[in-house]
Amino acid sequence: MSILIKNIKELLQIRDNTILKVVGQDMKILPSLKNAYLLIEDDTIVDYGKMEDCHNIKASKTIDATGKIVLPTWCDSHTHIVYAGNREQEFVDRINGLSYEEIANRGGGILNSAEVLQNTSEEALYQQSIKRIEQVMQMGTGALEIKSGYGLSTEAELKMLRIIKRIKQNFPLKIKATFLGAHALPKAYKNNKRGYLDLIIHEMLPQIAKENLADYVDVFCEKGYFSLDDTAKILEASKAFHLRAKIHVNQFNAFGGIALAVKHNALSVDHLEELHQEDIDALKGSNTMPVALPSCSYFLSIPYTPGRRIIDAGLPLALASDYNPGSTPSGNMNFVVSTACIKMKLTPEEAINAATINGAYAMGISNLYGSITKGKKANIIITKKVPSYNFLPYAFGENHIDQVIINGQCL
Ligand SMILES: N=CN[C@@H](CCC(=O)O)C(=O)O
Ligand SMILES: [Zn+2]
Repeated sequence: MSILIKNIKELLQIRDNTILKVVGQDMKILPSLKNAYLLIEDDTIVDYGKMEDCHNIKASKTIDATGKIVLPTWCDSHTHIVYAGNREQEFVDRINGLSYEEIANRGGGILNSAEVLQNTSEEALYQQSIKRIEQVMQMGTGALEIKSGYGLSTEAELKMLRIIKRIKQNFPLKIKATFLGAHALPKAYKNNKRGYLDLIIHEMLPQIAKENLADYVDVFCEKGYFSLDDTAKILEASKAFHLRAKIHVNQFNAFGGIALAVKHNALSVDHLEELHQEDIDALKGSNTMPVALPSCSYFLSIPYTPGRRIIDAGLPLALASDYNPGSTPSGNMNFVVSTACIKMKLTPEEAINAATINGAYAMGISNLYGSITKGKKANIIITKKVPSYNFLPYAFGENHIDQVIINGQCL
């Protein structure tokens, strides 16, 4: 099966296959081709170029993209999309004056979601989760990282990870699974942190590795959750199972978690709403991708990650949704890109780079995803007719997507 997309007003993010991430000043550049065509063969991008060079190309299906922009699908490198129920009551509690921290201290928050998930059958959890998967694909997400972390017992963490595996098998989008057993201290271990760390290290990790259920490991490194020392223990133990780290860090407090993550060669450090100069310095020269989650800042009314400072310091930046029931009940990457422009002062070029190629890097898949490159997977967004690509983040909250192609399949 081949698809020819022709008369493309502008084809964005064309790269050769040696570029795995875009860094600092280069993020301002979004290579593109006006009046272009794109050719897909099965699940792969095989050719693209100027319309004037599009001679005698035969395809089983032709799409006319006159007036439309074509770009790679979003690469959302940080989600908790597998969850049960919702936390709309906590949303109302916050409107009425309680803080996210106060709600968590009362046993709400992550522990609330864990209790609901433990009492939800595997099938019901799968059904709830795939509704969200279908939604985000329609909104242009073609690659997604999904974390466990609402189980907090061996059985329930495994349940979440098996569901992620089932999603991997049944949907065309690319999925990476991250084990986040250290998301919160479960009630049963309230006064026994050491016991829970032992459970993670000696029971959960070996079982997950045995069943090959995770690609990465995560820890919520934060005051009141897991300390630097706890985080180091888990990262150390994960090495034996070849699980690279993607860490929740600097969401509410900055206390050295980024330097620790970099020391352990983490693939990404995520959140960074609180950021000190030492954190920026620690990231310089590393292979660790800083990831901003602007929808979380929007929903919780906490500071936005200083993306401008990060990029201006010569670092790369990725954008992700953080889709979860507590701090970000939305997986809309179009909103993420808009919000990064509006609130973090990223240019549209920077935001699109951050949500495509750099998002792919933060999942370890930028060799095959995140740009229009011959040989990469055919994950494509075709927009409606728009004046230019600036219009996409500018006219926020509007659906600009006409069609999505994932792994060569038209949705
Ligand atoms: N901060 C930790 N984890 C999630 C929120 C978890 C929750 O509130 O359920 C986050 O990334 O924002
Ligand atoms: Zn998160």
